[in-house]
Amino acid sequence: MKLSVDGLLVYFPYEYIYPEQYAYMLELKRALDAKGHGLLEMPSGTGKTISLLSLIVAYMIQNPHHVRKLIYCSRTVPEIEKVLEELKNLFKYYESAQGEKPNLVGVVLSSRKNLCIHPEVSREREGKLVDGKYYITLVMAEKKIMNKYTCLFQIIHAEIVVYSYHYLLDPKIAEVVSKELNKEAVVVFDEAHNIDNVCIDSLSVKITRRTIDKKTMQTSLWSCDATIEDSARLTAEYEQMVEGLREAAYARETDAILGNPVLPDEILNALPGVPAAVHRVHKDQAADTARGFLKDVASRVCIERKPLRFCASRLSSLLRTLRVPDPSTLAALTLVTHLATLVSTYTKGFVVIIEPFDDKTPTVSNPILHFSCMDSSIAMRPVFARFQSVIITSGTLSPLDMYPKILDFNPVVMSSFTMTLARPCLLPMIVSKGSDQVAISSKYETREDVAVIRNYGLLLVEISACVPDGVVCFFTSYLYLESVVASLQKHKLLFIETQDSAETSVRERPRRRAAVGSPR
Ligand SMILES: Nc1ncnc2c1ncn2[C@@H]1O[C@H](COP(=O)(O)OP(=O)(O)OP(=O)(O)O)[C@@H](O)[C@H]1O
Repeated sequence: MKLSVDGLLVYFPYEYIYPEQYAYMLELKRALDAKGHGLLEMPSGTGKTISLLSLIVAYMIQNPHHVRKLIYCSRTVPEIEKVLEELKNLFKYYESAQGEKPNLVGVVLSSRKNLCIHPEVSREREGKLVDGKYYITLVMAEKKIMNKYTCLFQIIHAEIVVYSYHYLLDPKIAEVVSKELNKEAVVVFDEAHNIDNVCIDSLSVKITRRTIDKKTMQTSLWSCDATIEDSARLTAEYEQMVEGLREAAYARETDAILGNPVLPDEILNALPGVPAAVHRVHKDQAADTARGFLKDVASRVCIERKPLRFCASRLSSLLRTLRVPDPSTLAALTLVTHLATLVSTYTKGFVVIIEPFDDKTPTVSNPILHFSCMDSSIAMRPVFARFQSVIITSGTLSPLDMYPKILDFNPVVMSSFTMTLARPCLLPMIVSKGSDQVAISSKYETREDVAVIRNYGLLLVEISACVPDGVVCFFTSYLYLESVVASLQKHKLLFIETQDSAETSVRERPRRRAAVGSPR
């Protein structure tokens, strides 16, 4: 159907539009008109994806100078695939209604782990290993190098880019993939109820004893098998790096690139030429500020703050110069340099926690150092600052007014829509007492109560024993989910969503297959 949303002609690939979808599009259009950010909540399954795509694509076609790009970020690979399906559907509808598809180029990025077609490399479980081996294939096959740059070129020039949050929020990845994206863009963060966690994870580092183990470091350095042909190349690389930092400072001043929270202005202004290494200080369990930790490092191993800041960029520059064939062998060293750069860059919003023991072996000393980001707005700041409109949306964003505070932005629209019940849909039932008449509630104080857990468990077991298909159960937190699931009797196969999005997407596939009964 075609409809007018506040004067904008929108092609919508379904026969009917739900009232909440129309209201959602109206608010979305208001944010785009105002070139501002938005926060939109609408229940799961009400068709947010197609509402977003239809409206933004129509807006781009009719106002090409106002919005030039759509950057659609989602959390897991199945969610990204869903966006692709909806986008194809929309383009098909344009073709059938207008005789041709819209003149817009779309690029969808999945992880290399998912895209890898190499028979051996694709069998690796860990993304990091696939990345390392993929790099080797890149170095060996000239053609694939072309593919990598063609891909980056396409991301910069395509009008629609669909990829994972990490491409924008993780400074290490954003630096490579997203820094030159057009400012006149609409960025959508779909399924954004966990966005603060993604921001925090992307700026946090965990160092275990194994990471800094002498053997790990030595093995990785030997196995990287690098050769330096002549010192002239190293000198040239050094010059290039200093020049690169100067250029980066200029590009930031002129607003040409996406800002990187790991390379703030003070670093770019300093530019000293001191090589650095990182040493770690073993202590008893302690929480410290970044400032205290740096003081400790300076007094024990005599490395000051300034040279530490350049560790990450210097190591990557060195690896390039040495043409290290498989950088994944240096993952531990790279992690330590990230810690050095982060700890010396930020004095606020981060905390250093040193745990003396691993939870699994509480009697064996095995210190773990966590450099944890406590402020999700740090990773979001460059995104809000660069892009014209950033839309944060999900089925549950409550309390709604918490997000502008934790992410530190001023939305021009902030709305929550409820699902209309005009179509056949779920019939809600509210249970307030268990079969033994004990009141059941998910409120925090009663979560550990055995009677409540037992009653919830019995309710679930009874329902799953008589419902012919699957049952979806939501929990108030991951911790609560784990403790309840541990005490359940299992009548059916359980698919549990975890905080790890890669793991969730692996589990999601069989769930979908089971749900639709497809033999794929
Ligand atoms: N107006 C409509 N008429 C018929 N089907 C629709 C309509 N809008 C969306 N759908 C379909 O409903 C399904 C659910 O939509 P979708 O998954 O986009 O919802 P969502 O709000 O994004 O949910 P979630 O928050 O779980 O991602 C999709 O298969 C979609 O194609």
